[in-house]
This record gives sequence, structure tokens and C-alpha cells, in this order.
Amino acid sequence: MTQGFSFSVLATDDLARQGEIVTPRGTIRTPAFMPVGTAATVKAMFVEDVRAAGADILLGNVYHLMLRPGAERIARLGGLHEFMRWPYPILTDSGGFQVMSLAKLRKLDESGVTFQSHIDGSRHHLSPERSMEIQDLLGSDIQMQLDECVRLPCSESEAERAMRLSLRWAERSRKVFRERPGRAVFGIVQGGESKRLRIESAQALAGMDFHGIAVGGLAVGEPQDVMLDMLETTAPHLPESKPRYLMGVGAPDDIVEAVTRGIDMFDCVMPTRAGRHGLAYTRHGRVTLRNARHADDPRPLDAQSSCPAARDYSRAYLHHLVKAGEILGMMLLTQANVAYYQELMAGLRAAIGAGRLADFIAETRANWIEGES
Ligand SMILES: Nc1nc2c(CCc3ccccc3)c3nc[nH]c3cc2c(=O)[nH]1
Repeated sequence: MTQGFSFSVLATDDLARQGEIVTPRGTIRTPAFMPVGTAATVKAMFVEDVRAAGADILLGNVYHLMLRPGAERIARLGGLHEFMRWPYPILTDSGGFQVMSLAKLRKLDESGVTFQSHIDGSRHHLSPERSMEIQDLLGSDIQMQLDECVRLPCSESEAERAMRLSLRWAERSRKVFRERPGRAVFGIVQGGESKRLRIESAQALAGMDFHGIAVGGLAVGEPQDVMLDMLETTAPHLPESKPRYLMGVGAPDDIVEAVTRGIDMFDCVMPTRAGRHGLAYTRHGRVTLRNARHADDPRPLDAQSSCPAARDYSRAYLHHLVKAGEILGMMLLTQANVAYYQELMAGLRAAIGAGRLADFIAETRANWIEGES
């Protein structure tokens, strides 16, 4: 086991866990939401503001960074933390998921994925070994195995093929992971909508000495009840002593439901992407700032928020910025959304710690319904 990376469960409330992941670059309070920083930036935010919003860890992407500016270049410049001036933990995805959703002319075989860059058409090959090498060059604190995430719905045989390939890639990833103090590598459960396949995947990964295990293959357009059903099937087969990361999830309601089923880590493009499109997430529900109803509203998004973007600017001003396509509109709404997600996670952590998660969720949901606008 790599010393320097450790996860502790500090409190539980039914299946929900409140804990912390200690790394040399900082502690990650769980349940945690990890803002997506795909191209070495959380779009439209200074990293200082991401930190001020309460984030303990950011996400990076092998796919984007290997294409531009290149992993070796980032390594020469001191690694990803130095490059983007974020000294705290970074988790990087292995690239397979992004290849299948972004690249052109993809070919997948036992060796890995071959593809053409969506940026300049250049050809690349990503194997489990190369993905781990890139994540090491970036200096990633938590590295993800290369996996194959099938689109849903898909046949059981297709889900089985991809799940077994991902398990073989898990072994190869774990074998070449460069053990460094405080660095971690996570396996990823696949299996589509098949309970049998997901249980087999989870049990196999549990025996492979990973530092944490992610539940993949979800948040790919399936209904929430399917996602939750797969979580209820999978989570009991994941080691209680290791962090569980649900990839790509999700809306605030998805996160709350997944926390009650024992998930510790989340990521989603929603808060940042929605911010760029004029949509605000608040404790009172979502606010569509482009809507004319906000044109004369002097109230801020949330007077109780600790985030200046949510507390100090009128909806009328935000409406104006969004309508005018002003860059500041994207910046303020992105900051407000990231801050709200962090506030939600802080509330969940405190509620689990106090053994009052059900009450907290009831209060939270009541507020959401109150203010959709
Ligand atoms: N490797 C992998 N990634 C996934 C992502 C990207 C999460 C990500 C991590 C780091 C940066 C950006 C995105 C998914 N997003 C939605 N559903 C997802 C499923 C998978 C999956 O099964 N495997």
C-alpha cells in the first residue's frame, strides 16, 4: 500500500459515510464534490475562488491534456499542480471515456484505444500503461484505471465484453502504477445495467489492492432509478474501508440519493457548464437567469450564501449580464454554482456526522421545491 494516502470513515448514518482522505497535498472531506478542471482550468474560475468555494480536490483529464499541451510538456513545466497553480489534490480520469465521447475514428482493442484528436486530427494510442504514465507525468494524486464505458442501453453480451476488458485493463493499470508517497490508483466498476456483471466487477476489483473504487458506466443518460438501482446492487460489494467514487454524478438530487446509498466522491460538469449557460443552482432550486422575470429583481441569488457571486449581485444584474453575453455573467454564475455544490456537500457531511441525514435531506428538498424559477 502507498503510505501517505489514507481514508477514514469518521461517522455513518445508515449506509451514508462521513470521512476524510488524507494525502500529502491536503485532506479531502467526504462526501466530496470534485469540480471538473478538464483542460487544466475550472472554466471561468480562478483556482483561488474554487478553493474559497470549499473544494478540496479538482479533476483533470488525460484525454484533453495529452492532446494539448501534452503530458511531457506539463511534466517539464513542473507538473499539473504547478502548471495551473492548484497545490491541493487532483484526480485525473484515464481518458477512455473521453475518447469514446469526443475523439474521431476510434478503434478499441485489447491493447487500448486508437483515435484521432478532435483538435487537429492527429492519431494517438492510449493503453492502460500509457494512461498511467501520463497520469504520473501530470503528477496526479488519484489516478484512474483505463476502462471501457459502454453506452446505455446495450446488450448484456456487450456489457459483459466491456466489463471483462475493463477488468483486464484494471490488472494492467494496477501493475504499472508508479507507487509514490501519497499517490493512489482507483479501479472502475463496469457492467451496464446487469446486476450480475456489476457484482462480479465490484468483487474482482475489491481483490486488486486499489486505494479506492469508482462506479463507472453510469450518468450516461440512464433514468435516475436505473442509476440508483445499480448503486444499491454494487455498493455492498465495495470495501467499506475504501473511498467509493460515482463518476459523472450529478444533479444535486442525484448526489443526495447516492450519498444515502454509501457513495463518498462525486464529479459533474453541471455546476460549471450550467453557469456558462445562465443557469444558477441555489438552495431554493434552480434559477434561469435568462428569463425576463428576473429583469427587475433586486434580490441576490441567495442572501445567506458565503459566496459573493450568490450573495452580492442582484438577479437583475445577472440577468443583464447573461442577456448581454458578458463574460462576467459566466464567471459569477459558475462561482455561485460551484459554491452551492460545496455548501450542499458540507451540509451532507455535517448531517451524517450528527446522525440527522434524513432530516437534512427533507429540509433541503423542501427548499428546492420552494424556489424553482
Ligand atoms: N473513466 C470513466 N470516466 C467516466 C466519466 C468521466 C468522469 C470524469 C472524470 C474526470 C474528469 C472529467 C470527467 C463519466 N462521466 C459521466 N459518466 C461517466 C462514466 C465514466 C466511466 O465509466 N469511466
